[in-house]
Parts: sequence; C-alpha cells; structure tokens
Amino acid sequence: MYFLLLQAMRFGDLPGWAVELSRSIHEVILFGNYAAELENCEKGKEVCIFPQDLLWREPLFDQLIANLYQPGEGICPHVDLMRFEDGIAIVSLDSSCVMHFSRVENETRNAQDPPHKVPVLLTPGCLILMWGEARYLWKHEINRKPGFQIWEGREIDQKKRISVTLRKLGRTD
Ligand SMILES: O=C(O)CCC(=O)C(=O)O
Ligand SMILES: [Fe+2]
Repeated sequence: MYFLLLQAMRFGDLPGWAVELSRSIHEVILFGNYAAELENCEKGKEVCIFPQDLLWREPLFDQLIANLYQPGEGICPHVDLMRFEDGIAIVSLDSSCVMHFSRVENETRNAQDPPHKVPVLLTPGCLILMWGEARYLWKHEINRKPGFQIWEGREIDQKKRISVTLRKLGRTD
C-alpha cells in the first residue's frame, strides 16, 4: 500500500518556474554531453536520449505534477496514462531513491516468474527521460518501504523526496 501525501497537478499554461525548467531540460538534452548521441537519433535509436521530433514540439510540455513523498512513501508500478504523449521528463529532488523499471506483462512470460526489475539510482537533481519503449512498454515504480531502497548493498537513508513530472497532453480531436 502506498500513499502520496501531496500531489499538485497543473494543466494548461505552466507556471513560470516550470517553463524555465522545461527550457533547462531542452538545453540539457541539446547541449549536454549527449550531443554526439543526439546526432544518432535519426540513424540508430538505441543511443538516442530524446528523439528530435519530441524535443522540438511546441510546447515541449504543458502539464506538470509535483509529488511529495515522506520516507517510506512511494508509487506503485505503472505506465503513465495514454492521454499523455510520448516523451516524459521527471526531475528528482531532495532525497536519493531507487526507481525500478519492469516490462509490461506479455504472454511469453510465465505468470509464476517474478517480474524482472531494472533498478535505477536517482540522486537529487537527476533527470529521467522516458520515451518510446521506456514510456510504453516498461512500468516504473518507487518502493520506499524498508528493504526495497537498496543500492550497492546498502539501504538508502531516506528523507522527504520531491519529484516534478512534465508531460504533454495528447490531442483529443
Ligand atoms: O516521483 C517520481 O519520480 C515518479 C512520478 C511518476 O511516476 C508519476 O507521477 O507518474
Ligand atoms: Fe509515472
């Protein structure tokens, strides 16, 4: 059982700080050390951190959700709602945590097999970009119950954690 103590959602025009944040994300993707990888976006998608067509859409994001988690609180495995377009960014703040990714169920997996989970360490300031397979074919979750937040054999010292998720609403027409 998970609880989200505080969740603030915003649609339409983003507040100024979130517009700034979107711009920073755009710049980091464009001018970060990933420039060489971006050039490959058209050719081989496996080394692309964010596809050009998503990067240059206008606006890049128009919806945000800010989540505040107290120690022990997390979010269940899920794929973000289909009403949001591809290309989702999450900024992770305050406290480190491990986010787990697991593939959406498919018929080939034996129901008795435990789901294979890929752990990703998020330190304060981390940016997660989810698009394509990562956005549609993998669930993400944060289990901050004791025993689940382990990195390199050690339990992470949990404090309050804040995340800001930026997405773009799909067209309804
Ligand atoms: O808090 C996080 O890092 C994840 C938030 C999330 O997955 C969501 O709001 O859909
Ligand atoms: Fe999510």
